Amino acid sequence: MTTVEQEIYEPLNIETAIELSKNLQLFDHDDHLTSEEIGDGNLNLVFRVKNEHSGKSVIIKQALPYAKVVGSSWPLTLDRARIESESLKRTYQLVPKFTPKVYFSNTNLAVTVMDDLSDFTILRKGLIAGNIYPNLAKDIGHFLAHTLFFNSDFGLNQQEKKVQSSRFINPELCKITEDLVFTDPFYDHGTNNIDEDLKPFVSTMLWEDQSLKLEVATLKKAFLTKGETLVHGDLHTGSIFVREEDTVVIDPEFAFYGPMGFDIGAFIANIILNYLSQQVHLRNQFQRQEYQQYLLNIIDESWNAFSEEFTSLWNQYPQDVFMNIDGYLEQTLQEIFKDTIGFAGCKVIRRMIGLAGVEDVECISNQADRNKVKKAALTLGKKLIVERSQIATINELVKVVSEHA
Ligand SMILES: Nc1ncnc2c1ncn2[C@@H]1O[C@H](COP(=O)(O)OP(=O)(O)O)[C@@H](O)[C@H]1O
Ligand SMILES: CSC[C@H]1O[C@H](OP(=O)(O)O)[C@H](O)[C@@H]1O
Repeated sequence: MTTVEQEIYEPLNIETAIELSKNLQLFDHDDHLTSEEIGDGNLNLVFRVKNEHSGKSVIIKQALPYAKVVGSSWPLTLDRARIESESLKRTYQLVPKFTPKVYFSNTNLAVTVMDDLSDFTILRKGLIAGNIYPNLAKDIGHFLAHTLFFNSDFGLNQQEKKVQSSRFINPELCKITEDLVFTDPFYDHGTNNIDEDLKPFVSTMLWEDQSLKLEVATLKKAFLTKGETLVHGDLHTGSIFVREEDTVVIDPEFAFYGPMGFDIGAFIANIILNYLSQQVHLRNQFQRQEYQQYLLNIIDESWNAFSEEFTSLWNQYPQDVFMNIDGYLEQTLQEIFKDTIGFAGCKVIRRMIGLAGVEDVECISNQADRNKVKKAALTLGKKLIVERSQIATINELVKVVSEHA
């Protein structure tokens, strides 16, 4: 049995999740509570504990000592729960509107208790359904500008940044990304998940292209070495909750001090994948064009919101004497932009042929249709990686994406 007092790790079940929330005094002892496990991600358990009478509810997320999607043959550190709760708390300090509040966390139990966002929708599902979220691009741009700026040497005391970065050393989760995003898809590796019909295409397009591999090596080096800021580390559309007017970012267990462009690239990559999948989901040409234009606008507006807000924070809260030197901001944004495009390319490719695909594409039941989308995505992903230096503006990026549907 998992108790707060003993602090001995054991995976929760629906009964012990209730018990834990009562022990934490989140509910009264005589409240009648229900509990269900609602986790649909690759790694963790997620319980919703609810008082059906009052409607009050909380989410208890618990790390398992292995990757849930594979099973106990893939052991995985419980420390990811500490990283996740510390990242959520830091992010709540910076952008409370866009972050669930953490009520309790415990390293030994590997649990984080937080706001229940059940009245929100996971963005990936909302986009597959063709919904419109008018504030999404602006909100994500704001979220990224504030989190990336205030955790970096540009916006945080530079000695404090070194101290903070030591709390987010996350080797096992980084290794997953190093392998699944930056290595395995570019080789005929056992973790890949490729339809037999696609293999010849993938082999020619990726595995035999040495110049592509040189560019991926450069991007992997950036991921390994550029400890610029505290990144979320896995900002795909399954890590974003949305309502008509609201946006909340969850699941930062991959957080670490990494490159500025990594989160923006992840977000854009997942918008691109939904964009390409709409070729099949929306058969009506008029509706498809309209929705795809909305998705292109998200790419454009989120980058613009990010760069405008980042510029404003740069001018208001500089931590480095060089930040008023002409050209330094522009050079910094240009470097972030180039990394963003390259990371987006890698993220697009990994979701098409690597372990852990995306529902937007995997839910296409017709194999030929699905593979057509995957080929378009692989072609575009490769282009983003190898041509990232030539794509100078967000308008140019949007144009390149629009040419691949
Ligand atoms: N705060 C929350 N409120 C409501 N549902 C949540 C919350 N956090 C997670 N969930 C549900 O659990 C699922 C998995 O959560 P996630 O944090 O992505 O887990 P994993 O780390 O395993 O990917 C989400 O897709 C969502 O359905
Ligand atoms: C074996 S982990 C695969 C994959 O899962 C993670 O995503 P999530 O926890 O949101 O489901 C992450 O993207 C990893 O690369």
